[in-house]
This record gives sequence, C-alpha cells and structure tokens, in this order.
Amino acid sequence: MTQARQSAATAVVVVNLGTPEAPTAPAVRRYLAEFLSDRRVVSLPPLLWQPLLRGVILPLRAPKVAPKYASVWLDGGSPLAVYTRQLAAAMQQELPDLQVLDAMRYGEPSLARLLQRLRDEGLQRVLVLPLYPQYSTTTTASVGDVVARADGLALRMVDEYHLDDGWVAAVAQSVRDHRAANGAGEHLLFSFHGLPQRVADAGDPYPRQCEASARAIAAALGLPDDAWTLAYQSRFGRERWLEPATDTTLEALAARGIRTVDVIAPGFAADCLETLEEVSIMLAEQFAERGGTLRYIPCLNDSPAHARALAAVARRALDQWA
Ligand SMILES: C=CC1=C(C)c2cc3[nH]c(cc4nc(cc5[nH]c(cc1n2)c(C)c5CCC(=O)O)C(CCC(=O)O)=C4C)c(C)c3C=C
Ligand SMILES: [Fe+2]
Ligand SMILES: [Fe+2]
Repeated sequence: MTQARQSAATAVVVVNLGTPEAPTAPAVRRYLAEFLSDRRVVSLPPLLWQPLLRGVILPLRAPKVAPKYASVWLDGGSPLAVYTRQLAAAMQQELPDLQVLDAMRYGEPSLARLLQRLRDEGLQRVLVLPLYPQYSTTTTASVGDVVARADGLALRMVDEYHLDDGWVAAVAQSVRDHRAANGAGEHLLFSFHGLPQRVADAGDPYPRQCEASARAIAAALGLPDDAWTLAYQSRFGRERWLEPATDTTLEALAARGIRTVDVIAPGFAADCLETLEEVSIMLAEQFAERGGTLRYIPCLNDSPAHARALAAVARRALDQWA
C-alpha cells in the first residue's frame, strides 16, 4: 500500500466520549441525559431507568457536577474537547495525505453527523479510532454502534491499542520525563476508569486489558512488582465496581508509610474531569490530608509522541485494509 493511494479520500476520525458544552447545570444535564441513556452504558430496562434518571439522578447530579467542570474548564472549552481537538491536529501533521478529524460519541462534534457528512462528500474510506486504549462494551462498542448504523461509507474501526508498542513506549516515556523533572515518587499508581463488576463478569475484556497495559508500561520502565499498583476510579452508582478502588488504594499506600505517589491514568487519552478534578485535585487533597504528596502525570494529550503513536496505529489499520 503506497501513501498516494491513502489519499485525502481517506479520513481518520478520532472519537472520544463527549463532554458538556458549558460548565453549567443545564449543559451538564443535557450531556449526562444522552450519555446515561445509552444502554451500552446503563443496561437497565428503559421503563425503569428513564424515570429514575430524569426524576432523580439528573436533577441531583447536574448541579453537583457542574462546579467540578468549572474548576478545570479551559479557555477553549472542556479539557476533554480541547485536548481531543489538539490531538487530532497533531495527528494531521503526522498524516498529511489523510484527513484527520475529531468527533464525540455523545454531544458535539457528533460522530453520527460527521459520518453522514463524509458520506455526502464522497469519501472513499473512513477509519474510526476510538480514543480508548482498552476495549470495553461500555465505550468502544458504543462507538461501534454508531459506525454500524452509518451506511453508504466504507468504514472500519480500531478496537483497541492497549499493547501497541508505540503507545506503551509513549506512556512509559511520559513517566520517565515526569520523574526526571520532579524526582521519582516512591510508588507508581495506575488509575483506570472503573466499570461495574457485573459488566466484567459478563465477559467485558476491559479489566484484563487494563492489567496488561499496566504490566507492559511497568516492564518498559523496569519497575519491580512492589513499585506499582493498578486501581480503578470514578465509581458511579451503588453496585459493586471493579476493585481495588483508587481512593482506598491511596489510603492503603499512606498507611504503609509511602509519602510520594506518582499517579498516571493510561486509560484516558486526554485529560478530562475524571483525571483533572477527581485525581489531580480531589484525590491529591485526600492524600495530602494523610501526609502524602500525590503527583499527577498528565495524559498524553496532544504530545508529539502520542500523535506519532496513534498515527502509526491508524496507518497500520489502513495498510491492513488495503
Ligand atoms: C454506568 C456509568 C458509567 C460507566 C460504565 C462508565 C465507563 C467508562 N467511562 C469512561 C471514560 C470517561 N467517563 C467520563 C465521565 C463520566 N463517566 C460516567 C459514568 C460511567 N462511565 C459519568 C456519569 C461521567 C460524567 C461525570 C460525572 O457525572 O461523574 C469521562 C470524562 C468526561 C468529561 O467530560 O470530562 C471519561 C473520559 C471509560 C473509559 C469507561 C469504561 C471503561
Ligand atoms: Fe465514565
Ligand atoms: Fe467522576
């Protein structure tokens, strides 16, 4: 496959979750209403879930979460949107013969509408790259639903890249850079977004892939087993989620007398509410109350190493398609 044949008639669409348009309760409510109505995310019967969602959860959660968004909001908008846009632009530099575009599964810029537009423009091939290194039915498969509904386009999707050599190397290098600048913390905590245990029990490969990613990154760094831990953050609702939880893991590390912990969140391609507010503000405050220092290592965002790694993932998928 030559680069000439992968012409601008081919597009690469990087897709992230979606995020509110503004850090206000009405905007957060609109966002959560769409996101939490996806049966890939919450699988309860709609006749049960929709009244609960609209009558209880959205009215309580939107005003509670809006100020959290406000605390991390950037000039260009929500961090997730800003970094995803910038990452697509950085990947465009790496893939000058292709069109690189960014979209969101929920809200704007809408993936479903972007695919319609690309069909109307007569694009030959569209590669969809969900910005989830680890596959989950709750995230990746939901992007797959939109891809499956789009017709009149030759479409393919990258399912996961959790052990991609370039990606693992980029994450490992970001840890080395952070430690070179700040001194090595005593412990490295890998914090991944959680999932209901029920979803994992039903066969979702996500936790296995998180473990494999963490192990590969730790190996690339030459870390012994007792120098790192994997945990899951961002629990939502009352049922049991994947364990161990990030907050209790930090408590346990503090109890062991560990004073400086570096935290990295390699399940997130771009910094967002869950990394900036939950980890780098709230969990850092809680750890400080126990006498420790939590040093948050940012996501790869629009770094050149990230753009190069994901461009290579896309290029390989297109070559295999040819
Ligand atoms: C049942 C609820 C949820 C599941 C399952 C879930 C899985 C999941 N989520 C991400 C990535 C992100 N989630 C983000 C925010 C977020 N997630 C949930 C709930 C579930 N996530 C909620 C309700 C929210 C919104 C914030 C809140 O109200 O607490 C984000 C950040 C979005 C942003 O705007 O910054 C990301 C990214 C993954 C990878 C995942 C499963 C593996
Ligand atoms: Fe989530
Ligand atoms: Fe959260």
